[in-house]
Amino acid sequence: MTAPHRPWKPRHRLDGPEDAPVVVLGPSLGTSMDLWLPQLPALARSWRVLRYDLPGHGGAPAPDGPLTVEELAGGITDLLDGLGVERAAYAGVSLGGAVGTALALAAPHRVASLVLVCTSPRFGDPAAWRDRAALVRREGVGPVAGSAAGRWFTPAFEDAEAYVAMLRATDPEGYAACCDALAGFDATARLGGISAPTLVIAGERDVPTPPRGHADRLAAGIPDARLAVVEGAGHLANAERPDAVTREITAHLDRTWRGHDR
Ligand SMILES: O=C(O)CCC(=O)CC(=O)O
Repeated sequence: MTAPHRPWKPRHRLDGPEDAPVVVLGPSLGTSMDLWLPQLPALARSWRVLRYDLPGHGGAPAPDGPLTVEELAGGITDLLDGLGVERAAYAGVSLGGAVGTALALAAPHRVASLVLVCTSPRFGDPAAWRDRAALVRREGVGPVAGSAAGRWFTPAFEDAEAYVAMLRATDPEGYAACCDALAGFDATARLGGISAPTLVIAGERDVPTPPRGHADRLAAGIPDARLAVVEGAGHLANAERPDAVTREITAHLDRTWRGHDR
């Protein structure tokens, strides 16, 4: 049975000059919009930065059941409509990147430029995500939070706990519903339909979505996409190697989205 479509109203925050072109930033499973704090000062100098929280994440209300990535992308379209934004750039980490992929496919005219960070057209075995959703619905986020640092970062990263704290604060139903969304997501055969100029950023040492089999598939499937592999970065590459990721994103946005076609 497919889940009924439920309108989803993302909790959001705007920073940067009011009249600047808009850049939407999507967070990953188990993190809040604060995942993007390392990039915020640089981006908010030139762009109107629109960050959002996934359902049940960052204190946002939890959903009342499973979600799809397409439903999450629909919420971003509604959010842009509500703010009167016709066209925006979009950058997202992992699940946030999948939302950007779905948005670029469903509403190509809304996405001026796309940055996909440590993400994938398909996040591995759907059964593993369904199992994780069931575990969290049964036992809460504790078991997945306990092992998150090892999945998200290399052992050398010293600030892991600040990010794991976001997961510990996540509502279990919100986390589980986002696992359901990852389980059901497979854009592999549709990547050729993305028309936005796309930068794919991979973490060299990303464990959940390694460059091979994930970022390389995005870059091969999306017309004219460019792949940048960030050395020494794990899954949350924008947190672990903030300067390198900020440089890549701002260079791509500078080249592709100054708002001239707003
Ligand atoms: O927490 C993990 O195991 C990684 C989850 C994942 O790949 C999706 C995401 O980070 O949004």
